[in-house]
Amino acid sequence: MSAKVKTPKEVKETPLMKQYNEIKNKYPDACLLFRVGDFYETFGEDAVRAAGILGITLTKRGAGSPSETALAGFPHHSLNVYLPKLVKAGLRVAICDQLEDPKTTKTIVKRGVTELVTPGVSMNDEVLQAKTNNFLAALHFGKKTIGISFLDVSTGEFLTSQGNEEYIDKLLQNFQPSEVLVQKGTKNNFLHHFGSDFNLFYLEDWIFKEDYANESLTQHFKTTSLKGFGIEELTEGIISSGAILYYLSETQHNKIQHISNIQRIAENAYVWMDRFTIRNLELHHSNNHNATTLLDVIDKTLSPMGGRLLKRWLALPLKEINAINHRLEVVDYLKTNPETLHTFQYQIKQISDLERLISKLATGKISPREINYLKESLDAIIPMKELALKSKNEALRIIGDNLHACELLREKITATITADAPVALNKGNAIARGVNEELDELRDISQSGKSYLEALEARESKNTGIPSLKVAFNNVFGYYIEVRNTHKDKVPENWIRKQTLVNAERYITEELKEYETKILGAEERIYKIESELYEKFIMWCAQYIQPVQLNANLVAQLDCLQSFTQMAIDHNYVRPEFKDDFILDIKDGRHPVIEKQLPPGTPYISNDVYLDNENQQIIMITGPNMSGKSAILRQTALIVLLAQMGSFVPAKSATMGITDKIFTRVGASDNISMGESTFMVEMNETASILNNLTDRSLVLLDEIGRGTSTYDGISIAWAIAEYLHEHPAKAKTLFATHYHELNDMHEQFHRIKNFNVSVKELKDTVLFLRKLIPGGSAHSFGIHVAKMAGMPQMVIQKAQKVLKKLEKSHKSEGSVDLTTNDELQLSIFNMDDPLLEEIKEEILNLDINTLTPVEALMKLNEIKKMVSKK
Ligand SMILES: Nc1ncnc2c1ncn2[C@@H]1O[C@H](COP(=O)(O)OP(=O)(O)OP(=O)(O)O)[C@@H](O)[C@H]1O
Repeated sequence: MSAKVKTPKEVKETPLMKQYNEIKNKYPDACLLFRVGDFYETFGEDAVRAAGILGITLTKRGAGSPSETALAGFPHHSLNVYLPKLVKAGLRVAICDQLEDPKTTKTIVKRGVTELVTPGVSMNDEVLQAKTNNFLAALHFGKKTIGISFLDVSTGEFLTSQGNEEYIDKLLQNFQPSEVLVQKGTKNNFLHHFGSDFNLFYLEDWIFKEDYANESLTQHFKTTSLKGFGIEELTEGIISSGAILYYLSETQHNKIQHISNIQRIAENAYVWMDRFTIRNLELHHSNNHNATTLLDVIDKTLSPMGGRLLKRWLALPLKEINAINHRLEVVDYLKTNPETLHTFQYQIKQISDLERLISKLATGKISPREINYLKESLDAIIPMKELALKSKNEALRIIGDNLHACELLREKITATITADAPVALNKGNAIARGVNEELDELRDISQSGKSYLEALEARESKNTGIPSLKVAFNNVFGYYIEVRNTHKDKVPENWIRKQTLVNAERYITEELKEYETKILGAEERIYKIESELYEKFIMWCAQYIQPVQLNANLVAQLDCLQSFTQMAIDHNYVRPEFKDDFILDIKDGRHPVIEKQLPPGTPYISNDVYLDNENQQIIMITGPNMSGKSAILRQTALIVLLAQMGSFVPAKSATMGITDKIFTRVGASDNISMGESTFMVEMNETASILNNLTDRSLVLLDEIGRGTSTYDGISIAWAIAEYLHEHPAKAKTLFATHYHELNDMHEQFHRIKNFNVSVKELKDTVLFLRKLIPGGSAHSFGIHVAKMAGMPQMVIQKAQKVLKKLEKSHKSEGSVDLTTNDELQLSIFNMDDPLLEEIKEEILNLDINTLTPVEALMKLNEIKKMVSKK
């Protein structure tokens, strides 16, 4: 063949690809969906990725030519199906639309990116989960503190705070942002402190400047300062908030008037829980995906905003008695007034996601049908408002008073939008009759069209004597009359032939042409008028953004409170009583999650727990594995948490002073292969508790020290318990351990009390009674448990023999009494060994004045290692 092969230089970019490349260059890190006609196309690497994720066909454009490129696309109306898949796969997606009507331009259609959807910035229902906020976070490392902001663009919530690394870590755990914006220069800093589990996006350093942030925020909120929001002192928080606004404009989110407020996360108003505690207690998240969390059990909310608020309440339990009592009083009231409860529940079920609907309205993305949902939801609020106002409960009456009836908005929606409005505006029939005269007339014309055509068909059929004559429409030449070949000769002369088929001919007439212009013109005009009216109406509605947001929040609160009430009714929870003291007194407490998971017929054994700062500050709980020690520890924390959320609790009674911090630590699992590093981690985690104790803290230590050898473990556990006892805060502590040696502590430290989870020892086995009773345990039960777990008989027998032998030899050596330190010291220093010198050296080099208790423990551990190595 003589065809000349083009060299790359000669390959001419088509105008379309030129436009594509220009836009793509502006969004190099996003997958660009490029609208061409009725399709969204992706090219090159984007196409390869998109085809893989979406399972759509990957083809080639210009196959065989030097400009060959991969291509994959999907119909534009499937955007809602495909977009979430791309975003959930972690891609940033730039949606590039046609910015002008292709019919009206002769050259190439203007195109531009209309939205950049990222995991943290999305309004799309398919990307979002109903009961979960979708937060974008931004973080700024200041000189002393770290600033953080969270924004859920789908609900308009904007929050900020600042604090040390531990605090920021806790917030990141609680808010679980889908995307975190970090200053480029502090990338390593972030990874070092907060790990690599987050979806990070790096922004240029210049964006994180105070002046820039202040200006963007005041401009956005149309205020002169940030004083009104109570955040003007939070320099780092403000800087991170500025970065969030910057990112919104970068991602083409410019209609954001629903972000009407920025709130400070008031760190002092809520119970402090660090990340280990949040994780250990499995509040709303579990490492084991199948595990049931506390949230799964207590969530009886009926609306998406209620579900989201419950999560927030769970993450941020209150510390102020009055605020807690307000919630408890409402629950109490609803529990004793079932009719009110049922009405609330019924009404809440009628309410759609008000918060997200109003955000969609603000961003201009609300559909006519959704406007109707908005109205129906607002209608459903009216009976709730009336009922709340009538109630005998003050907190409820305040809610009732604050609920906004939005009367004019509801009226206007009914008058403006048709009752059966379509999902898409271009489907027509969105604007009600009576709004616009011209629109109504045009609709009459267009609607009379069908009968007009039928009449024309009948008339022409009669005039010409052609019985099978048919009027129809196609896209090529509009309306036509079709005549079968058998009647061809009866066609009047003035008809114009347009198309010949095998069996028929198609004609147009003057009358049909005129009619067509009128009809098609009417439809186009109807669409134009409807769009204009709709846009104007949405703009008018925007004045209701704040009242609707307020309603959404109040409905969410009522929803959480009805959820607490339902929980209390279904599972026999009681109202906790708060006192201004330091006592925690739970009678017949239960574990809210475990009690629901036991097989039918197995009762959950309830337990009393009493702690105070005077006589019973630390409870040392011993008992074999699987006896229920952890359950007692956790249920105590969960009862306190539920109570301070304002919920009733699983117990016969619960009286308590406010708890301000909850710490839990669980010893590394028995997996010895995890070795020393696990032990170090455990010690570091424990150290952070010891440095933050208050007299209102609740500390739960579960098998601390078990990641190391027995004697190390006992020493560490002992020293920590001693420290907690001697610390002036006198923090209330539950200490679960299988080291029965720790039972000796109570003799020396009078606020430590021994308890054990009772078991009944039968001939070769133990029966778990699961009752917490006063007194220590005499020995460990590991072997019994192994037996229960199905260990082969031979192994058990051997173990029993070894144990007996060990116990004997231990006795003959004289057991080490841990209450008298002299003997322990003697056993080290009596050794006639060069090791002695080495140890002496170590000790002499210690600077006791700068040593923290935990460092001392570590040192002790090191010395022990030296001895045991020997
Ligand atoms: N009070 C109770 N009533 C009924 N069942 C219980 C109770 N407490 C615990 N259980 C059951 O026993 C199992 C073991 O309890 P838990 O984990 O608290 O034991 P443990 O003593 O902490 O054991 P380990 O030392 O192995 O961690 C629980 O998963 C639960 O099924």
